[in-house]
Amino acid sequence: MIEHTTLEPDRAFLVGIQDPGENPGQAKAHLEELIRLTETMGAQAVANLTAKISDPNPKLILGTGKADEIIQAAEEAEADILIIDSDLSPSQQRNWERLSGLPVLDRQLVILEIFAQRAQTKEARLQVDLARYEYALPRLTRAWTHLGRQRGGTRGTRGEGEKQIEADRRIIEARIAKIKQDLQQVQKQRATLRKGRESVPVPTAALVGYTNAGKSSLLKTLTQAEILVEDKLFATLDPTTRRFELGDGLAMLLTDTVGFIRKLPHGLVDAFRSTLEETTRADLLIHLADASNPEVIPHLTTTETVLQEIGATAPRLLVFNKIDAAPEATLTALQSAYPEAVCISAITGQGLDLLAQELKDFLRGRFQRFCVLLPFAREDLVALAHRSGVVEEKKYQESGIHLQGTIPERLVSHFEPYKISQDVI
Ligand SMILES: Nc1nc2c(ncn2[C@@H]2O[C@H](COP(=O)(O)OP(=O)(O)OP(=O)(O)O)[C@@H](O)[C@H]2O)c(=O)[nH]1
Ligand SMILES: [Mg+2]
Repeated sequence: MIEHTTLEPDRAFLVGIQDPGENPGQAKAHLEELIRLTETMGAQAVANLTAKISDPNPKLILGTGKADEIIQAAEEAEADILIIDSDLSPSQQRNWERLSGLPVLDRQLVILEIFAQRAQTKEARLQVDLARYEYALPRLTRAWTHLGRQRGGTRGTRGEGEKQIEADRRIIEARIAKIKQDLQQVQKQRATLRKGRESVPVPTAALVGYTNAGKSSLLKTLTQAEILVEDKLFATLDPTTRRFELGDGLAMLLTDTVGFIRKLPHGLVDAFRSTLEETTRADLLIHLADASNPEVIPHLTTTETVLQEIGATAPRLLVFNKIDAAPEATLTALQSAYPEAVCISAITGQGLDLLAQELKDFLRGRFQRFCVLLPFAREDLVALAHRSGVVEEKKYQESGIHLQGTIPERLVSHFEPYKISQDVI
């Protein structure tokens, strides 16, 4: 069996990628994220370089001049591995390896490696194995090239190598089939567990958000649970559910979930679909975002995109965390862009009373119907209604945007000036 990903604390040379349409600030933030991913994986990020994609070369994704520069810099840094912040096709990855003489990891492989190291339960291990085998399958040729090189790789062994690839492919396909079977079994057990829980009518909320937003910290603070909190990416891979007593006889089940990240490998989204099912079945999604991270807005978008991909449609409660560490100006800007959000700190406890109040309001069904005619300039209110309420009707008319649905009581004031029928607000 080919295991290409056994990683010692390697010296990694990182290649950040500035995609078309991205500014240098974004590229820098993405590079910082890649550094954190590399360190979470257990390698050392010794040097880096950011390349702009302007005239993409399909063989390497970058131009050959840039590639040479990268390889030379990696040599100077005495790097053992090269990490490229992009998804490489099997042949691109092979080309980079040939050119550099180093193992080359793309973003997907780094994330897969972290998941593999962190998976604890049987289900998470099966899911990660599935994603890894699916990643390896189209890359078998490359793996053989390595073996071939190790064995002396003469042309004479070519036929043998082809046979070897075929054999390996069959082994991997058989494993994939077996894992899928095992996963079905585990998922059945989970469904039984869930049924047991559903017979107790306790509403559920799932804590979702970008990795490192503080989801586990919040669950820990709210329920005094023993939960792993780490300043690493993907500390949590398995959903943990705890009961949260809100007072006044109200309670809800809170589920901590795996964090999201931009460009999450598709194999992982698919593999984790069942774990994330907890999210799609929740009555409420508490979307937690790290207000102290300069990339907080793109993080919100990434999380929303993944939620849509897995079909999570429950109402959202947006919560900005780490306000103790966020600059005042950022907080003001976030609050004005997202007036529905609750601002908290899971560490200092600031805002947790407000959060509890919001949850109680949600449980008590404090929603109101609205029917408004918005000026075209108030698309922000359309977005707000979509994020926090249920939009039943939206029509672009000559006189403005006609919008109708339900919204949490506390947000009604934003729509008040535009109401069109007296009795609905
Ligand atoms: N300053 C500050 N740090 C926080 C706060 N909440 C969490 N953190 C820190 O942020 C880091 C990540 O916290 P976690 O709770 O593990 O984050 P998570 O969202 O569960 O992360 P994943 O499981 O990786 O998706 C830890 O170092 C926490 O101590 C907060 O309110 N303020
Ligand atoms: Mg966590």
